[in-house]
Amino acid sequence: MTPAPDSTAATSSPGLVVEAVSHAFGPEPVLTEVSFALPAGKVGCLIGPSGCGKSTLLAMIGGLSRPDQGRIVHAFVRPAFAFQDPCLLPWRDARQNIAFGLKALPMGRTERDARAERLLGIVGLSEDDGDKFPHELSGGMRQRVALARALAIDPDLVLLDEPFSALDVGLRRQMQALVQRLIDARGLTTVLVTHDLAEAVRMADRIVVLSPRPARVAALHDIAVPHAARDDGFVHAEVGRLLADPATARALAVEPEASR
Ligand SMILES: Nc1ncnc2c1ncn2[C@@H]1O[C@H](COP(=O)(O)OP(=O)(O)OP(=O)(O)O)[C@@H](O)[C@H]1O
Repeated sequence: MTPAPDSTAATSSPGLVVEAVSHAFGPEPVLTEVSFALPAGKVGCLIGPSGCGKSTLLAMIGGLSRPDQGRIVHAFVRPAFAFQDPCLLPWRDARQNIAFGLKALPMGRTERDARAERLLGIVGLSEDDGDKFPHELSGGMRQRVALARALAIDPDLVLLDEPFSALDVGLRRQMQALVQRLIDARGLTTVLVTHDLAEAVRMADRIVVLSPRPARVAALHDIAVPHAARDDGFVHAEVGRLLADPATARALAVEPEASR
């Protein structure tokens, strides 16, 4: 990751630029000249077939690894991750899990506890839930704790790797709406990895469609309609419109909508 010239001013940041990123694990190429940009404060979705390299690219955006070639430029300084597996510490209760990442910050115990308490409420958990250990929480509640833990560090970049895919449909919709509200309220630049085109249409400002491995950018789609106006009818119609694009349909291994 190459810091952009002004690495302190996330709010005036030009956003995220992925520039001709190529990567291989051993002899096997995973990413081939992947390029796209995402303006600050927007939600980008990476979508593509299983194993094409979405998580690899997300990890690079978060600074966890470096591409063999190309570069990733942004001025964000506090990236936060949330994954399909909430990865909670089983020996700590929900409140302590939320506060865990704050220990690395110069922040006293009282402030850490207050922030964790506030976040419990923000993600829709009760004070009693805060006392529970991960095995005492439902899958949806564990995902809420993971989300609160990600937000606790006051991130300027949120990286979500299929955080809803283990949840049933109703819960997934609830969590999508919650995440959308939280990132909208904070104007957080977000990159979401998903397999679900409807989820991408519901949440993204820009959809980056990746081809099968080694991933290239097969198509880019911008969705200008405000998130709050994306009802089921809109999502259904938009998914159809995107799948009518042969490059998108080919990458996602579905028949183009028009020829069905
Ligand atoms: N550290 C690693 N070492 C070797 N190969 C790896 C490593 N990480 C990922 N891979 C391989 O790179 C390819 C891309 O993996 P990645 O997890 O990025 O794909 P993905 O698109 O996120 O997949 P999925 O949608 O199934 O989660 C896969 O074939 C994977 O096995």
